[in-house]
Amino acid sequence: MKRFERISKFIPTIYALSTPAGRAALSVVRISGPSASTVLQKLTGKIPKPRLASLQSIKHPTRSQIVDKALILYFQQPASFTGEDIVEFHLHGGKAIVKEALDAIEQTNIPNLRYALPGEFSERAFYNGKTDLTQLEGLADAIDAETSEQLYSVSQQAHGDLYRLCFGWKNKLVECRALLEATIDFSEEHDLDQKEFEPIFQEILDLTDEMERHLSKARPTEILREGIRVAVVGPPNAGKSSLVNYLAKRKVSIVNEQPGTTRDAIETLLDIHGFPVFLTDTAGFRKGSDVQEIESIGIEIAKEKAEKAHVVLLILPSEIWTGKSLALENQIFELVKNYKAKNQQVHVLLNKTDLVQGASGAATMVRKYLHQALDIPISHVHEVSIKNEIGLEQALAALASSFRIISHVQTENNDDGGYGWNRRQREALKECIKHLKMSLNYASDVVITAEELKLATDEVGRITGAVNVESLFDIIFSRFCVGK
Ligand SMILES: Nc1nc2c(c(=O)[nH]1)N(C=O)[C@@H](CNc1ccc(C(=O)N[C@@H](CCC(=O)O)C(=O)O)cc1)CN2
Repeated sequence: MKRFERISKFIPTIYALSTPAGRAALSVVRISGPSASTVLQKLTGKIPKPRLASLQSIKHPTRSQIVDKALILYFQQPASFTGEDIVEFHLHGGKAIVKEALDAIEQTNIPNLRYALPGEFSERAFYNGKTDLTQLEGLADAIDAETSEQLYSVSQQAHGDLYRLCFGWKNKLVECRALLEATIDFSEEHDLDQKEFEPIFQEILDLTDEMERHLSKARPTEILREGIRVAVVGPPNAGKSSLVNYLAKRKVSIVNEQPGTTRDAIETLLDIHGFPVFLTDTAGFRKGSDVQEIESIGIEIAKEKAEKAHVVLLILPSEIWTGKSLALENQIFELVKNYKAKNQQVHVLLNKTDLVQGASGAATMVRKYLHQALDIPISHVHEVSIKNEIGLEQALAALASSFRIISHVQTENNDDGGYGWNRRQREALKECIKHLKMSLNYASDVVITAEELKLATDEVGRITGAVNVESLFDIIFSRFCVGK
């Protein structure tokens, strides 16, 4: 149906509530399409100057009552979000107001006017060349973002930097191919030698280098989209639950909580220094014949969660880290060793400093031990009293530094000009580079070079949606709400 509409130029005018339903300060109803201004004329009696806000009464066409006195915006095509005529009603956000405004639009009885499908405004923006696939993906991720780092990681996509980069590459590739084919034709007629092709090969080589540079500094966006997994581990009564409670109640906002059964791991999604963090509070690691079966199930879950975590946060109570018997907790250190092998970041909280005389001396010893035996950086070992809320802010700041490394977040210190790329985009870029290398591999046969250049161009087209976009549409637009 939608396809048919596009092809036949039978373009319906669509409308939708673009803000969440329910009581609010404001609600925005958007209309896009060839009849948008006719709807406006029927409901307010006038068409204001484009892009200039004006306060007008919206009259219901059959009841002849005023639905709302609202701010009206009119965008004349093509200078609008969709590239079509757009009318926006910035209404008071009442349930009945919105319902009646939508009803008023419907009751104008203008032909080819219907409620919009999810993502349909964005789809029109795409087909009218107002946006590309990377900007749509970036926008979808930006709208889904719940923390600041999630948001900024997709900025370059949402704001068109990635699109402009790819657009430039596409133009260069097309130029190379045109030049190559012209040179092939010319050389056949004039019997020229290979030398004529050298500048073109050089251009392809330079472009390949540039793409490889971008790929190597690409910041994968899916780590932040999915969240950083932190497993809180340690022996029973080390203070694991207290830490989770502290985080949840004071310094970080809980976005979501999924409690399991008593002995299951509890996962909490937190915002720590702008990073979305899945904190898993695991049952205490304890092994031995006296362990109840139910508890050992908890231990299994704990291990599993810890193995999948990006960061392991080991909490040790003072009994352990001040004692002479560090070896006592052998199995915990064994576990940490395993993690280290898997390239996990480990942070250690030396808890219950409030119970320890001369804590910093003991802590220094432990730091040394952890550093020498397990290669845990000195800066990853923190003295804290969770109960008295001491040292936790510094520990969180240190954790955030690890999050920054794990998620390749851009900071003032490491701004290498790298962009946020999602997996789909990176895969296409890799394929493109592969074809460019092939094109140079077959340098002896310039016809194959031209073919590989074409395939490389298609891959760049896949990134921006110029090629093979249909197969991705359902995935992309289903992520948008109605009205977007
Ligand atoms: N009220 C309102 N706020 C909104 C939107 C909207 O549609 N309506 N947006 C919707 O997502 C976002 C803004 N995005 C927009 C993108 C392009 C154009 C636009 O008019 N583009 C024209 C002119 C560009 C210009 O003047 O610089 C164009 O591309 O030709 C408008 C909004 C967020 N805020």
